[in-house]
Amino acid sequence: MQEPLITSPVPGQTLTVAPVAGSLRISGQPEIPSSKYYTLRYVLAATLADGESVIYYPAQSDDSEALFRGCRALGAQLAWDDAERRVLRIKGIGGRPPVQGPVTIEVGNAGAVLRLLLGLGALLPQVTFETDHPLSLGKRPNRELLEALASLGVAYEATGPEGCVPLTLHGGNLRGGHIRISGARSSQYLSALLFLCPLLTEPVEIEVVDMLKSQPLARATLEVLQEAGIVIEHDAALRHFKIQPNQRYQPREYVIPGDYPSAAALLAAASVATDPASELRLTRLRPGEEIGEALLSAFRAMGADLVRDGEQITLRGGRPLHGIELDGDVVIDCIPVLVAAACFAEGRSVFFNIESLHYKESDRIDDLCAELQRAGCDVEPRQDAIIVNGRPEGIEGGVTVDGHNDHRLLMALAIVGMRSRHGLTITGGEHIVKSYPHFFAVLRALGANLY
Ligand SMILES: O=C(O)C1=C[C@@H](OP(=O)(O)O)[C@@H](O)[C@H](O)C1
Ligand SMILES: C=C(OP(=O)(O)O)C(=O)O
Repeated sequence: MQEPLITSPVPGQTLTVAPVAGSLRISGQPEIPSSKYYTLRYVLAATLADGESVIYYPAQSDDSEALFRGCRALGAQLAWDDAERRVLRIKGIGGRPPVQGPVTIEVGNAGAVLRLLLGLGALLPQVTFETDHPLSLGKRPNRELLEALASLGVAYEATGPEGCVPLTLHGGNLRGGHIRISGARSSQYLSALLFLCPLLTEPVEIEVVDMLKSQPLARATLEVLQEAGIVIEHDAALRHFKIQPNQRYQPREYVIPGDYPSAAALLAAASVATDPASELRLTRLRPGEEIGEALLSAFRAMGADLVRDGEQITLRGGRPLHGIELDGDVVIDCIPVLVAAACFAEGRSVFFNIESLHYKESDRIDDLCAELQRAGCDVEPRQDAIIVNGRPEGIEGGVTVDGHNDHRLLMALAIVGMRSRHGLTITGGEHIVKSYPHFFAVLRALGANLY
């Protein structure tokens, strides 16, 4: 009768990661969550389709709930086939929301859900986006996307100069034309336009005016749009896009694969275990996903003993790790847990090209480094990088650290706490529900001393 360890979003929850007697063994074969990235994209494609789509194994998290609320607000009908919520049927809106009056969507703390729905919300006469996470999502910028939508004819009122939530769009009758969009802070702005523009009645050209961040996620958007029958012409560098009007999303059956950023947290935990009998086995991790392959390469470069056999990945812990230099943009959501692993590697690690981490649920450069330093790690924040001087002997701990409203900081801090001599108390644990509500319970079942 163990489970809980925080599966509800009640504010102010604290947990403790305590040292274990003897060596730390992290072993087991946990089920991992379904992909957040593909749940979002397939559920949106199904929402826009003409007819019924079936989604197998959608992610179950706070972000998914925000997504489902948004799709219902657009007019889609969502129904579960089973009590375990493994099969979701979606009756789509055929590209045209059957909505006349104003609607409000509560987007929780889900940035990608907000941005992609901002694009599609432009099809509605009036939509307001609200968040019950004013200190996290409420501080994240949407300005570039709102300006791009304005060039299609959308009017908006937003909070502050950066276009924060709460915000309201007045859309409906959109024109086409040439859109310029920045990709420097987020790829989600571009993804939002790519979902929206095929539904317009005039052709659109999109120009990305600077260096697009998180390119694998823009490519995931293009891949899903293609599966849904949408045609988008673009160059290999993802700077120019041509989109023909009046396209139709096709209904489909979609199977959601496992989630690499969640897997990254478990792999990082097993890689810093000190007992050589540690063995973590994860399944449902599709080969060929750009982010997944880059993540495995990063662990291998650190010296982790990691083997892939089809969709199964086995990592044997209790091996020494060494520092790496990594262009972190490709695995942007995995950086906090890779930094946590690097804290126990021999030598120096440099995670560079990660400036966009300033604009996530927390400031994942400054906030993460501040908490890791408090815990006794040797980390240095830079504007676009994190530098880690590893301490294979372990760290001191014995303090309270805060998760800064950020699920990925919580995962990183829990991993670091496992290798501290005096444990760590972590506040704000409820934010884990954003992507991986069972993370702490799984980590405990694998061998960590959490309570
Ligand atoms: O498109 C997506 O699904 C996402 C894009 C990324 O954001 P940025 O493009 O802002 O880096 C990523 O961090 C986020 O978790 C999900
Ligand atoms: C940055 C993240 O999410 P989002 O941008 O969707 O809020 C994340 O899941 O790490």
